[in-house]
Amino acid sequence: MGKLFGTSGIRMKNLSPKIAYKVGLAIAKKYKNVVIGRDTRTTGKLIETALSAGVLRGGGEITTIGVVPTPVLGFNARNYDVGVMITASHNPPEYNGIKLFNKNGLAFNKKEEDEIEEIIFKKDFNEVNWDEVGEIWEDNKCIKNYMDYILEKIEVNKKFNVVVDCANASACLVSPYLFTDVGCHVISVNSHMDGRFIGRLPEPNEKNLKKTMDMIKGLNSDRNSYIGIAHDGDADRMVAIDEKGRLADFDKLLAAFSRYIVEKTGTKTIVTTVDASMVIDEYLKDLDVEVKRTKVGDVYVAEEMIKSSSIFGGEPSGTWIHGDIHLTPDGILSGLRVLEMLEFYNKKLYEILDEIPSYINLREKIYCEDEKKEKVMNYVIENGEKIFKTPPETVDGARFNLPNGWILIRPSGTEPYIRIRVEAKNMSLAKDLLEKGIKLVKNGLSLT
Ligand SMILES: N[C@@H]1[C@@H](O)[C@H](O)[C@@H](COP(=O)(O)O)O[C@@H]1O
Ligand SMILES: [Mg+2]
Repeated sequence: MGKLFGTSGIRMKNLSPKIAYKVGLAIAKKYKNVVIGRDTRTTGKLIETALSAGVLRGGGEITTIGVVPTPVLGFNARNYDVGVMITASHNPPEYNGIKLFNKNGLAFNKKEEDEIEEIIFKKDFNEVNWDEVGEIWEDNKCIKNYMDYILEKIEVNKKFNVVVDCANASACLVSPYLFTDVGCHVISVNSHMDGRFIGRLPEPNEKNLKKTMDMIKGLNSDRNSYIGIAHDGDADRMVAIDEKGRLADFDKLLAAFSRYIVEKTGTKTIVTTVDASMVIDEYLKDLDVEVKRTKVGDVYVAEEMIKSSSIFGGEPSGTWIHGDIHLTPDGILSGLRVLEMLEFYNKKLYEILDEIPSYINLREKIYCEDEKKEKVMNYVIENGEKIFKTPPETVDGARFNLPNGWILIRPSGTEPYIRIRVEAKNMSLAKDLLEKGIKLVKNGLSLT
């Protein structure tokens, strides 16, 4: 077995129940009381059952909370020794995954994941006898506990019109209700649960959200009143659609929201990842705040937030963490907070976004099997300097910083791709960087 954990826990096509069983055994070796939630995928019960069998065989006790968004699992993990979320987040339906949370609602860091991995690889399991096997308890109150808590913390006075797109996923159980409870007029779409994600694929991108964007354009043909909030398959992410029916640029939205948080709370540090736009630094430059950057992945963001006492950290993927509430990325809370921001500035979303400067942003992903990623990246790191005429920064993958732009080439930790992200102040530089980046990766791939 190769390495199990990636950017966001274990994630695989046709994830095998055998792996889940071993993860369960390994968890029980270290933790006693385990809470388990899952997303809507067709394999959710299969994986949960296998993992639960492992936990019980290993001597643990289980509380199952059924189908929930990841933030609900993370929020409730505080009452247990460990939280297990069975989800493949934004990946297509044939994937599933296992993401672990500690009792602070913080995703497992590399060290914690390595401990589990080591137990699995060394087969260092405990197996209990019939008279020591624990129970599986059910708790149906977790969603309510979460919603009550969030409602106490959110204050929206204006009556917003919101289209909530739940991706046929577990957000269906929470998002439309919470937006209604804070006083919004809600139209929910893709809001019946379906493990095949029949309405749209779970990644909240331009292609998958086209119908929802068109719907908002139609609703707003005479007045710009509806905005859209869309989630991924486990609702730890949120993207917004502005009143003109455009998918809000991920980096601009992050920049706008970061500015709002600094202005509202006075926080001295905002955390983001190495793949985020330079627009964030520029848009906050007149404020007394430092922008810190980490490797891609919500756990790195959360850890840096703790280290630098920051209350907000976000990634351009739409994975945002609101540290004053909890440390699990939360797309539902992020959507509600976007409304608080609109109320604070008393502006439309498109007005706020249109004030933020734009650079040229290009993104590409090149298919690369997981086993080949390391070799390709070594090739990129060794050969990139000649091509980009500057040594790479290697916080995550290889980032080459030039005077008027940058290129980041990194292996996705959740999908079989090498991601390339380019940002530049003019199109010709952007295209040139992207072309060179693609060639470099393809050359690396041809040698594997
Ligand atoms: N929770 C994580 C995010 O933190 C991360 O940004 C995203 C993309 O990761 P990658 O680019 O490694 O596929 O995956 C998950 O959604
Ligand atoms: Mg997710």
